Amino acid sequence: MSPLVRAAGLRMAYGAREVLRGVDLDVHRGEVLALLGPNGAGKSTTMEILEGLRRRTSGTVEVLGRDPGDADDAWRGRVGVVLQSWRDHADWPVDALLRHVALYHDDPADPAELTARFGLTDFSDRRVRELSGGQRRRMDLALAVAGRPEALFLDEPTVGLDPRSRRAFHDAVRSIAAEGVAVLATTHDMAEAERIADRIAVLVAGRITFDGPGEELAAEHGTGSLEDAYLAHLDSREGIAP
Ligand SMILES: Nc1ncnc2c1ncn2[C@@H]1O[C@H](COP(=O)(O)OP(=O)(O)OP(=O)(O)O)[C@@H](O)[C@H]1O
Repeated sequence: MSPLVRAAGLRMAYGAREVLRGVDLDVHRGEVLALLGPNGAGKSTTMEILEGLRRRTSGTVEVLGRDPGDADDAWRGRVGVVLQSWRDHADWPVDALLRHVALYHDDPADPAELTARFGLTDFSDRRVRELSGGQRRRMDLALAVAGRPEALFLDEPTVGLDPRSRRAFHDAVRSIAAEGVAVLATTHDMAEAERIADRIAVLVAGRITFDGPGEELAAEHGTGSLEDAYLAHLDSREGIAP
């Protein structure tokens, strides 16, 4: 089965600074891939290129069979995105915004179902700017899946969420994947990666230095915890030319 999300030899430079030096990754239908890497490794840059929000320097990128760089509105409707920060629609009530967004999709999810699924029922007439950070994140996810996407990109989606909301968010991501969606999520939270991801990919110095199940990374470094294994992996890569 061909992957729904694929990057091969992806390179990206901001001016003279080369950030991505040949990134290879793929995400299949129904799979959650967690993209890990230190601050500044290029995770958001990778995500933005896959989302069609940023142009790459070179390499192959395919999402749902299209190059995101020249994709159209129909393609956008099949891709869900939760950005790191997004501050639009501050004056819209949650429910009205979900119903409005549904109008732009051919086969939208039921806004009332989304409100219930993401624990927004109690806040549905509240304006977006009146939501707490965690409530806002849940609304972001509801908006991202409003069009029943086939690929979903989550950039550090649970920063600032309390433990219960975080758990609910993880369960929601798993259930979205179980419906056949390919999910790519960045995170610095190893417990989160363990909980949601089928596979992890580690981005260091512009390349993927590990790609496989978390247990494999742990086994490679003889450690029980993913966090210890991840840190040992990063240590083993230190000194590799950035
Ligand atoms: N618009 C830009 N112009 C120039 N350099 C940029 C730009 N955006 C990001 N960078 C640089 O590219 C590198 C990768 O940034 P990116 O945001 O992709 O990293 P990240 O892995 O998502 O980091 P974090 O974990 O801190 O969110 C960093 O060195 C950053 O300073």
